[in-house]
Amino acid sequence: MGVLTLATVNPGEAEIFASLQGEGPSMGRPSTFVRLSRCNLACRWCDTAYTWRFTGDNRPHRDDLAFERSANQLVLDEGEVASRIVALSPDRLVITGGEPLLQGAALARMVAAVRQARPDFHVEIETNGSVAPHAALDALVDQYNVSPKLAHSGNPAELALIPERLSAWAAEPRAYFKFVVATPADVEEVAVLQKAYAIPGERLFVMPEGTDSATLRDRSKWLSDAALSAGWRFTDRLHIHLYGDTRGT
Ligand SMILES: C[S@@+](CC[C@H](N)C(=O)[O-])C[C@H]1O[C@@H](n2cnc3c(N)ncnc32)[C@H](O)[C@@H]1O
Ligand SMILES: Nc1nc2[nH]cc(C(=O)O)c2c(=O)[nH]1
Ligand code: SF4
Ligand SMILES: [Mg+2]
Repeated sequence: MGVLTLATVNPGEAEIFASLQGEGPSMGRPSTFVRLSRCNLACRWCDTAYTWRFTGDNRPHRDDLAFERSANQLVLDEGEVASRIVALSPDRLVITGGEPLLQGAALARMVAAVRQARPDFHVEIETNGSVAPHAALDALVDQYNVSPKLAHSGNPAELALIPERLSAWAAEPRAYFKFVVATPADVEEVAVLQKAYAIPGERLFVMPEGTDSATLRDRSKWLSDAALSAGWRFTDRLHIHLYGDTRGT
């Protein structure tokens, strides 16, 4: 066994919690969440920038000293993470971050330990879609919620939209796309990507950008219409309405 690097709710307290899945195809399902630390991208509007912005600037920080000193992350044994997950009651696991696929091999061992204790566990991964899943992890995953980042995220397309990865996710029946949309111009970008990669409408969600109910409601008005006319699915962000933009919910 090795270690995983997790985000924290409070200093010293790993971000492992039970909540309703707030987004995407499993919205409303009771789930246990584990939030890992670090990301390879740097979205302008990231709602969990504390998982990767360790020195106050807006670039993913690869400075190991800054990372180790951050009160926002905690290194835990994989078996310990698995024990804390199985101690909570939901029979579904959502692995998020940060970008969880950066810790693929360790995650595979952690998920295997969860399955050993609770063979019925459903496992979904929230990913930005730019990192290939580790093969041992991929064998244990039921669902990927893939959120490729559009131009408004501020990430260079060559880092965020990797053609080989997008083709692979489009061909993967376990993968649901979940595009974050802030303006009608973003809708056009989604349409271009759908066409380029032949993403089935059944596996394509659009979700409003926002970390408060008023913003989500405003954007939902035109975004739900756009989804209806394009044949896409729409997802709200249930957790924001229920709990606000709060860590560990
Ligand atoms: C924090 S990310 C972690 C997983 C992975 N890094 C990713 O981006 O998919 C979890 C989800 O929240 C979404 N998200 C982050 N900030 C958001 C915001 N301000 N408004 C709407 N969705 C947001 C991401 O697009 C992703 O679908
Ligand atoms: N309740 C709840 N649902 C979520 N779905 C995806 C989340 C994430 O941050 O990846 C998330 C989250 O942070 N909370
Ligand atoms: S890819 Fe995900 S975790 Fe990384 S900056 Fe973007 S929204 Fe945040
Ligand atoms: Mg979230």
